[in-house]
Amino acid sequence: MPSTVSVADAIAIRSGEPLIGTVRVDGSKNAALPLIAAAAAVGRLAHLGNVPQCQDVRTMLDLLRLCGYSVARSQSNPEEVVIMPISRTEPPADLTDAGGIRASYYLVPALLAACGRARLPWPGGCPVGERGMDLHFRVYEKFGDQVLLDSLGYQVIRGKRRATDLTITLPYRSRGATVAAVLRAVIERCRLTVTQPNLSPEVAEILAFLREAGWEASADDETLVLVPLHLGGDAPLAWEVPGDKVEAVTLACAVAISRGSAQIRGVRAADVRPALEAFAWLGIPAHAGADTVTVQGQDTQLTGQPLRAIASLAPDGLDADFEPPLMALALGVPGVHLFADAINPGRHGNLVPQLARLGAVIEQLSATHCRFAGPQRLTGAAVRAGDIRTGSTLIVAALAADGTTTVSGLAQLRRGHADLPGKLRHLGADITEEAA
Ligand SMILES: CC(=O)N[C@H]1[C@@H](OP(=O)(O)OP(=O)(O)OC[C@H]2O[C@@H](n3ccc(=O)[nH]c3=O)[C@H](O)[C@@H]2O)O[C@H](CO)[C@@H](O)[C@@H]1O
Ligand SMILES: C=C(OP(=O)(O)O)C(=O)O
Repeated sequence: MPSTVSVADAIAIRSGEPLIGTVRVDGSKNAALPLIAAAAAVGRLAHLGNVPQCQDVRTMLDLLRLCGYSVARSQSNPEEVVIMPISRTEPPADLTDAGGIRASYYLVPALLAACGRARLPWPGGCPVGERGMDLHFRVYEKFGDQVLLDSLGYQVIRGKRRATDLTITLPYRSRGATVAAVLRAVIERCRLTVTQPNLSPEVAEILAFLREAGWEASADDETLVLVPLHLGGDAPLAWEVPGDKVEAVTLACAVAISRGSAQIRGVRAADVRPALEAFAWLGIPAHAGADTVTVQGQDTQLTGQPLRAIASLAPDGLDADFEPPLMALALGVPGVHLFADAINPGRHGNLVPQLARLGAVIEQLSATHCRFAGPQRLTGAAVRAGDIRTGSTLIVAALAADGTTTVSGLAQLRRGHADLPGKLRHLGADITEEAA
């Protein structure tokens, strides 16, 4: 597989032959980011494998260095990262780059452990509308911390009272706030119960990592429980970042839209189940084995059933980041389809107008809900990636659009994928780089 990371600002995609072959996904950005922060919070030497080389992960590792951690990428295998415990007791002076990623909020507990305070700019990441942090602040206040806000960012000051057993009830299943509560309990070394936790694979991965680090961690639909068990050890920890479920689903949509046939390796079946249920509903053969998704687009027998793809924080709900590539796929499929993402309320505002440039006719019922009738024939045009998933979805749509599509704004795409165009090229897609 080509490993060169494209630096062009735009790519040209010419639709054509069905995608065929075998490709391996990178490690998951959205699992790696909290795992990196968890490794820092645990305060032990940690070897993380399968760490993706996308921009947001690079930024996170750079931030960790600024926080005083020693962070090394293996020369022979750049996907292997070693994180050494902190040497700093003064808060870092400048964490401006934390404003470039959403996941910088995960660094708060590690900074509280080391310096007693964390001052960070408001998080950035995908410009997909207002995304709050009020639940994170409620979590820290529950632990007795003081939270100060200003126009530039927020500061959390560790409370003097030491908690031993806390229960936090979340009003809804925020992934970020669930991980914040868990990592805050880790540095407190206290027992924690979270009711209405987020139970996404990314949260389950943090719990599994913490079990390795000596915690008892369990979760069911209602409650997450974390109990310090054997925390005395300081042996190095080793953990593999799981394969990127969103990259896998995006590639699966690309293969299906081209009526191709491919194996997508390196992803767990359970992590992609809600998306593959949508494939089955539409009549596109795709199944997941132990670590491989197989798509047999040439055997597609469209059912004509309308797809409802509603992003959800519920256990086993449709991950918000699955919704955009499924939209590209459903545009070519008969039925009147309903799509919604109220979790990232600005996503449709980025994506739908760009799909319209390719000729898609999509009725925006609201800022977060839309409906359209398929099948629709798209035509190549110049489009722009306003966020990671808009970028990847436009590439998928382009594979079924007549002629050539140019996708610009690739810096967004590269925040979440080290080289998605390279993976598609490996399956036979005609994608070339365009000069900026
Ligand atoms: C880096 C990362 O992993 N990003 C993911 C994370 O984003 P994000 O951090 O936004 O996700 P959360 O699950 O924490 O938040 C869910 C919703 O609640 C809102 N909210 C959350 C916390 C809070 O204190 N106040 C508040 O208003 C968010 O703006 C969002 O609308 O989960 C989303 C799905 O859940 C994914 O689509 C994002 O890719
Ligand atoms: C929304 C996303 O990322 P972030 O929350 O980091 O902006 C994403 O991964 O699609």
